[in-house]
Amino acid sequence: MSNTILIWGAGAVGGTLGAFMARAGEDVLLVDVVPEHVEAINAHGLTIEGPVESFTQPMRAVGPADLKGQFKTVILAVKALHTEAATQALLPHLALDGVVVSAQNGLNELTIGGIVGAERTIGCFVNFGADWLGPGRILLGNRGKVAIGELDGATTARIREIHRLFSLYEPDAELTANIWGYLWGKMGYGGMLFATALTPASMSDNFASAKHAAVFMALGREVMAVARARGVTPLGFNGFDPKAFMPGATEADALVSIRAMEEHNRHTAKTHSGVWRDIAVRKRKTEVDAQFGIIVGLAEDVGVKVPVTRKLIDLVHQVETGRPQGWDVLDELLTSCA
Ligand SMILES: NC(=O)C1=CN([C@@H]2O[C@H](COP(=O)(O)OP(=O)(O)OC[C@H]3O[C@@H](n4cnc5c(N)ncnc54)[C@H](OP(=O)(O)O)[C@@H]3O)[C@@H](O)[C@H]2O)C=CC1
Ligand SMILES: CC(C)(CO)C(=O)C(=O)O
Repeated sequence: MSNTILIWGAGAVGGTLGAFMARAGEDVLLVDVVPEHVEAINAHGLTIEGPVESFTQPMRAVGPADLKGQFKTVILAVKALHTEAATQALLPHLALDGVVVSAQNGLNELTIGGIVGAERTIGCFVNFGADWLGPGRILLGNRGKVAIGELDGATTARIREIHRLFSLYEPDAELTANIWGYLWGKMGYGGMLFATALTPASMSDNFASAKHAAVFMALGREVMAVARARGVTPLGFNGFDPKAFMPGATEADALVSIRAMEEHNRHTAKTHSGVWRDIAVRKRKTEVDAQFGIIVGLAEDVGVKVPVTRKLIDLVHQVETGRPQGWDVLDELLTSCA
């Protein structure tokens, strides 16, 4: 059994985590489906650049078909729409006592757990900003909250070890007993990020638009209402304050959090979300259905109405399929806010 850490999906998030862990002396193997990226890493190492740190880390990378052996620690960092396929592909390589850690946005732990078993799934929340720039090159735009936790909140030996690994990247990484709280918090913030991807503007310029504050407020309130109805206590991070979007909170409370999210996103070299980048730069389908769209079914289960969320998903589909990103698209979302 290999103690090598497998990073499955070596893009912005997986590449960053892997490079820092390898630089700290861990044995890391990257797995990715982009042959040019794999070749560049093996030939020249993986370069992390930008305002946080710049270095080139010699590393090994393989395509999934060339991987051999079984591994105890797999960090999964593919986009949510690839979670199911990637988890099926990694399954034969996962040791019986191994774990898959989801370094992703969304509730991927549910999908992963359905394939490898919940007992082999570890929850993870990442909110740093990074972009895949090209083969062998990643921009690390800013630090952000990182948390790790067992799905049932237990403090186990294995979660302490995973926490140690993530601390090699982010010294302030938290070992939490409420990982679902962070994941649902990110669902709330994530919905707002999807809304910012409807326009060409940066995340912070979207959050700064007084005209559109009602959109961010409505999305935050809908997602937090679903989380609450499902018995989750959502947690805050980097400006996102779940309490500001809970029943009883005032508009002023929500505006304080929106300003704080604007401020957080003013201090990054990654000015736009990954979703925006998928649409505007990579010209590809986003994670909207797999990462965020699942809210609709989860809301129906508990009888919560999410009209603005539904409209957002529809508009993201429109910009994915040819409608130009523009403030008019966000204006249209605004009209769906009561
Ligand atoms: N980037 C960021 O700043 C942040 C991202 N996240 C989340 O992290 C997750 C990963 O995002 P990010 O790193 O940006 O994505 P990237 O697209 O940069 O990296 C994912 C990599 O995985 C590859 N891949 C796709 N399918 C497979 C597969 N089956 N097996 C192996 N590799 C595969 C992709 O190839 P291809 O490009 O061909 O699909 C790509 O190279 C997402 O859920 C995202 O929302 C969370 C916080 C911050
Ligand atoms: C904006 C960011 C990096 C969180 O800070 C993110 O999660 C995304 O791009 O999807």
